[in-house]
Amino acid sequence: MPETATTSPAEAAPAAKDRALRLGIAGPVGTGKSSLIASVCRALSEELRLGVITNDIYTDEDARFLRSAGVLDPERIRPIETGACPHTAIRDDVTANLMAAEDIERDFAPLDVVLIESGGDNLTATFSPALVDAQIFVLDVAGGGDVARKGGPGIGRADLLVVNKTDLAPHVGVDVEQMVADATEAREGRAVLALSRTDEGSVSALRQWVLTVLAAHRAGEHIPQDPGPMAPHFHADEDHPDGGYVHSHA
Ligand SMILES: Nc1nc2c(ncn2[C@@H]2O[C@H](COP(=O)(O)OP(=O)(O)OP(=O)(O)O)[C@@H](O)[C@H]2O)c(=O)[nH]1
Repeated sequence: MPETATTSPAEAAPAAKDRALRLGIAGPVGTGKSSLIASVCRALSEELRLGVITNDIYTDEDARFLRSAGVLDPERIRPIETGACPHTAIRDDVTANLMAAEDIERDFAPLDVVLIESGGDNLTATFSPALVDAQIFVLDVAGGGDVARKGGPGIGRADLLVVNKTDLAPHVGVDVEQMVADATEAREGRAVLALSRTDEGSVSALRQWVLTVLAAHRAGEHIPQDPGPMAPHFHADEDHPDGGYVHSHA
């Protein structure tokens, strides 16, 4: 009998470790996702080959901001208009983002990291592991010191939680150390980084985190995590002796 060559789609596609690390950046509106991407590009564009994909509902505003910031060749920054809640593009139907990631990786091959920014959404919009290898969830101090302990899948299970704009903390009456401690507890010890674009040490810690995840990705040691369904989260309740209670869905 003649031998037939059979190549499954899994065999045909490059192993994840042989393509760029796809890093998702999610978080509520205005917490500083685009600015964080700009900081990563400034810190790493000389040593790594980077690409960026932005998701906005009806505009290409985030891509225009990053292009005008001059942090990367404008061609390496590609916008997607999701036309619906960003949740659809980053979690429920990743087709547009996957195609954009494959396109940019092919056009600028080889790339080291593709940063994918979600449109700002509430606490539930977290990336699917079908799209990204790792994800950062961004909160900011101006959203209130108690947001971190409210939980949700991004806060609970993203690879890194960033508490951003710490330079504003004194002006909005937030205790950064307490917010980081609450976040660390909500995340059962997973990584939390207090960040401000004005604090070089914190940007350098972010840079180091990206390099560490990239090294693990290349070594085939990084396993994408699914933030999955709702993590245990806090409900405020005035009648409760603790002011509320932690709740999880089966
Ligand atoms: N003080 C301070 N402001 C910051 C910092 N990072 C970002 N901002 C400001 O916060 C605002 C929102 O930042 P963006 O980076 O546009 O936030 P975003 O999360 O991408 O916003 P959306 O895409 O609209 O959800 C802008 O006015 C930024 O200049 C920071 O570290 N400190």
